[in-house]
Amino acid sequence: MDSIIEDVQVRKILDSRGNPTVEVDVTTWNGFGRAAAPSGASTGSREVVSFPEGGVDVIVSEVEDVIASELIGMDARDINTIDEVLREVDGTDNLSAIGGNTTVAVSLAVMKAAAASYNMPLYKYLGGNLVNELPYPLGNMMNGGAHAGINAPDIQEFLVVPVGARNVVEAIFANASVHKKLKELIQSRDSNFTGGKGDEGGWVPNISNDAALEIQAQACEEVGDELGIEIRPSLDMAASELWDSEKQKYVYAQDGVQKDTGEQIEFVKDIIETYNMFYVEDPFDESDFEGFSQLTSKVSDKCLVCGDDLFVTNKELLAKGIEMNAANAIIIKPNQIGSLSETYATVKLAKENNIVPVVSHRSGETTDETIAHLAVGFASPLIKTGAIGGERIAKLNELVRIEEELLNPKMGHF
Ligand SMILES: C=C(OP(=O)(O)O)C(=O)O
Ligand SMILES: [Mg+2]
Repeated sequence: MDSIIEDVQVRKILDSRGNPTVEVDVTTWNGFGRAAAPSGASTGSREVVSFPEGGVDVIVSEVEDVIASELIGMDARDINTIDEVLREVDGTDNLSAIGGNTTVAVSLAVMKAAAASYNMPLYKYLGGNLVNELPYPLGNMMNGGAHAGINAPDIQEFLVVPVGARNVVEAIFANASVHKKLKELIQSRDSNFTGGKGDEGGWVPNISNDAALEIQAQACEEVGDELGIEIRPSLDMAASELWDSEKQKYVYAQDGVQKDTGEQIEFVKDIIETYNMFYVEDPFDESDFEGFSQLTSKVSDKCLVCGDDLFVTNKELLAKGIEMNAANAIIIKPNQIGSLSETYATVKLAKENNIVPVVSHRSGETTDETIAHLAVGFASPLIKTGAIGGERIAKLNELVRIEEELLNPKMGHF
């Protein structure tokens, strides 16, 4: 009774790029849940479609009533059935009729309303009373590629993980310190640097990929020494954005070089070894399971090789990756697959096969904090959600609050 859905409301709100997105309110007899959907810029081609033709306005004017009339009277706890109903309302495989951003925002708002109906925070409702592990933040320091402007490095994201941090507060301030240190290091190499930032709050320097890798490592070392904790560099190469299918080459425009798959494998392996990378995401094109597999077999003992565009949070693609030993980590972005229950199914399959799930933001975000709860509830040892900026710290500061609530909080394990 407490969790029977009484109302569903959809509104158009701004995302961090100034684009429209949806926010959904779900009201139950005894609770309330609100969730908003983010948007990608370097999206995987096998993601569900974010919005139908006509965009968010069509959702508000035409779809809201249809969803509300289906969901009112249902029990918000029954998320599997609710997600199936949303898929039936859409009627397409890729959710192109009402949009995966619509279904995911409804799905997450429903689950938050279910939790609130029983006075529970979402992380506890999902993970149970014994949940006590917090994720290490994978913080965005410098941006290139599709998240930055011209003259930026080709590599999309230069990230760091404070692997030696003893708690979330120490971890997020360590990342913020590295971010500050990098501003100084960029200024020392580029006197014209104006302090410009990319979509996720990382600096956008006008320097080569090599120079960016060098100062990333330097900043980790210097701040790590100052704070007395180990901080490791990491990357999201978003290599689908670099892959030229006609040339069959990865094109590094900033450096003026091109690499075939064999050269890319050696290049990435060399970066991992030279810089002691903790984590490398999407080092190959989204269709190249074989390239992933070759790299993973060479470096999986020392580095997480993570699939984002490769898996798009899709259980079937992950199953293929597991069979081919393509990766030892997977990015989890609920709006790539369109619902909480399907997201959970992918996380479960990953964990059963020792694949590290990394709950992640998108480059276009809102101040919605839900992924902080998903990371804790799913016991994901890493969360990728930026280091600074309002829409990024919304998640990080929520982790601080969650840490405070837990009885014996611990950092996650790999
Ligand atoms: C967060 C990312 O970017 P986007 O949201 O643009 O896919 C990413 O590629 O990991
Ligand atoms: Mg990525």
